Amino acid sequence: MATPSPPQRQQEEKQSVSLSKKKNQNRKRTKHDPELERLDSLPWNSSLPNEEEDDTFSLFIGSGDLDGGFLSLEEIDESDYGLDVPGAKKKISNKNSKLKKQKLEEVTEGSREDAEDEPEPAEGMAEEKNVKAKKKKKKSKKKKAKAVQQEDESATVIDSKDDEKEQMLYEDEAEAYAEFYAWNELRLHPLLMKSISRLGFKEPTPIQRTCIPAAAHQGKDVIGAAETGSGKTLAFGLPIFQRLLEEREKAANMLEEKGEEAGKYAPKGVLRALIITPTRELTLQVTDHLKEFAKDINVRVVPIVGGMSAEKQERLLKTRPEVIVGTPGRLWELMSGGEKHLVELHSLSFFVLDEADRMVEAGHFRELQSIIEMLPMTSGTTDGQSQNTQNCVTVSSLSRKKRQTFVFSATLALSADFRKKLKRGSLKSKQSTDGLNSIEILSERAGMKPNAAIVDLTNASILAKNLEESFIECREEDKDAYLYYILSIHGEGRTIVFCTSIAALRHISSILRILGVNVSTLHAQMQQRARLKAIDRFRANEHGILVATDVAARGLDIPGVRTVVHYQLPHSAEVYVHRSGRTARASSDGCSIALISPNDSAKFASLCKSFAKESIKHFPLESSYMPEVMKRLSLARQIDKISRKDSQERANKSWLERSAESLELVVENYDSEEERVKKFKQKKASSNHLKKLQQELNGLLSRPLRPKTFSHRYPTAAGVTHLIQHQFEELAKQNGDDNLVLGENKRRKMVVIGQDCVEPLQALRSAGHEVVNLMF
Ligand SMILES: Nc1ncnc2c1ncn2[C@@H]1O[C@H](COP(=O)(O)OP(=O)(O)OP(=O)(O)O)[C@@H](O)[C@H]1O
Repeated sequence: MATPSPPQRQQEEKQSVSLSKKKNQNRKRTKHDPELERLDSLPWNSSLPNEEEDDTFSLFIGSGDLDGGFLSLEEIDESDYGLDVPGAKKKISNKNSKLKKQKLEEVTEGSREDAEDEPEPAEGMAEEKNVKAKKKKKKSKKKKAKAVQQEDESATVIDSKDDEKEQMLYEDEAEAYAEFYAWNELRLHPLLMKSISRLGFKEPTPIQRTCIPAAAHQGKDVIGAAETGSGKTLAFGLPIFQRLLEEREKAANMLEEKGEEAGKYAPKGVLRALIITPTRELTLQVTDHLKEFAKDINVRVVPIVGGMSAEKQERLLKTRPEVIVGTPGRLWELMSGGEKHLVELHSLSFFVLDEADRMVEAGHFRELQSIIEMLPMTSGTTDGQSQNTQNCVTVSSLSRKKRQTFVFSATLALSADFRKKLKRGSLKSKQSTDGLNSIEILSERAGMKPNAAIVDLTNASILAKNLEESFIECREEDKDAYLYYILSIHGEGRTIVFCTSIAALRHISSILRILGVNVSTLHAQMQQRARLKAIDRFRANEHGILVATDVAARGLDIPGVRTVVHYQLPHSAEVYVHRSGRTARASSDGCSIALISPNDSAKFASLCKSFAKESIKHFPLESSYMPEVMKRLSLARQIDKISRKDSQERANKSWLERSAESLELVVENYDSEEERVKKFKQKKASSNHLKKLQQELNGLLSRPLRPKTFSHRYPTAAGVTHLIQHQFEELAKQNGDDNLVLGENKRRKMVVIGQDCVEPLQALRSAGHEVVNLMF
């Protein structure tokens, strides 16, 4: 082995000093280094290169930035997954030295070859020639050795720079990955960890922390309940991906080691996971969420929903996706029609019911039951089932035996003896379709095992903990006014307004549009395309307003929904939870406002009782705005009434009349001349009236909404409302800060007092103690 030249040694020493300095700095950052301690305690640790010999490795394991570790070293080999993680750098360095060594060997080899190629000299001349040749060889050897040395020296300089760069990279990466150490305990595949870090999910949510080990590592079935927006999709999604990845690895290993067929361990082109959700929107959302992970691991996730064109559906199914997310209606339609990919269920490893209670509630029990009956038994197969799976390509007994069932929802009530019932198998025979039992029945029929993990993280109130609830007491006919008040005074952030009936939805969306409030609507009678467009429009507008029925209550995950308004109360406490759960999702907060008329009070009281609520806040209102609100609303209602009457009349005209009118043909009219003149005059008067109302309303809408006592010059004592006072305080604080930073000469921004500045949650919080708590 070539001994390093003095400058090289100096360089190396310098390098080692600088690295060990850095190392020490890193050490100082953490008093306690559990990863290092753990490695120290391992029996193979002594065989590892020591810190002086291999700085790269020791820096990686010893870095305080990796406290708790990203993934423990004995569990993974990052290079297997093509991950650019710190440990991989060690190999790069080794590779460099290998290259150097190879080059050196080439040189020695080369001089040996040179010597061998030399022709045999003639006697006499031989000695002289030999001496010459030896000299020449010596010279060329020296030359080459010098070249190597130079190359080596420059390589050392480059190496040292590279090492420093690498060093910095390790630290950056270690820092970046260290942020995700909380996921370590879940022992997820590195490729999944890569997606998690890409999405910036710093730690698993409680439902993920509890369900993933049971589902992914113990192979258990899971019934999971946790508040809205708590990350349930990944609680069942990650175990699915984990298992598919593990199987793939096993297949690759078996193929390499024993030459065994890969399909036996990781079946290809067959359905592996079937996820059922109650609505089309939810299906598409779950699909998108899972795709974020699937794209890194080459797993196909496809949605199957009603309203999708047959061609598109066919195209999607032709790709033979491993994971299908769908609604029960369309899935059953295709399955009962014998769709090939959907009836080849022999390798199905996961059956998931998301928002399970809603599916049963929405009358999907029969379709679900039929789908479940098509699933092969988890152990053994009945005659009926073998018929359904007669087209099997690869029947993996491994997958069949191990099918896991996951049932998830935010509101899931199970009977106390559910597990016992599962053990006895007493649910199988029941035909009950009532909400509560049907979930238990479906779970068991789907093959839920008695040792299933039941994870219920809902607290007594079930509502998201970052949700602030409030209500406004008003007359039924004043609900529109208060809704308009909320949307115009507190128009910040996205708002969803929930109605129970489509008629109410149509009414308020029409009034709000006349009042110049831009709203999107969403209800079950809309075409699928229009529904998706409405969601997209809402998603695209930071301050968007969506007026929706309970079709949007479950699962819709739209970031930045700050407020949920219950214009009408829902029929059940569960739906109230799901509606309110459209805000305050993941770690963000939000507020809900229920509009309660005298007719609603009994229902509202029992709702609060069922969530064990002792008090609920009044939403703070500034009554000084109400006269202006009422004025605008009265005009809007009149305009709405006339417009509705007109459209009703138009709709009532027969098809013949309308067609004739459009062709300018005269249709026989049996009205007398007098009647016709009268009708014409009425129509004209109504149209003039409509124009006048519209003009008056436009005049009002052209100015900002103002409190009655608002003075253009300065607010009088009576006009200083909570809201305005709060805004003055904020303004004063802001000016103070600005003056500090920019001095007195800064130009001030014009602020409209009392307008659109405070979102409902802020108004609710700043009202603080002034709000009366109402006890039921
Ligand atoms: N570990 C995590 N850290 C941060 N955000 C997360 C995490 N897991 C999921 N999320 C995000 O939280 C949001 C809510 O997740 P998800 O839709 O799965 O909630 P959910 O419990 O199913 O809600 P719902 O009951 O309303 O359907 C999503 O935007 C998701 O991307």
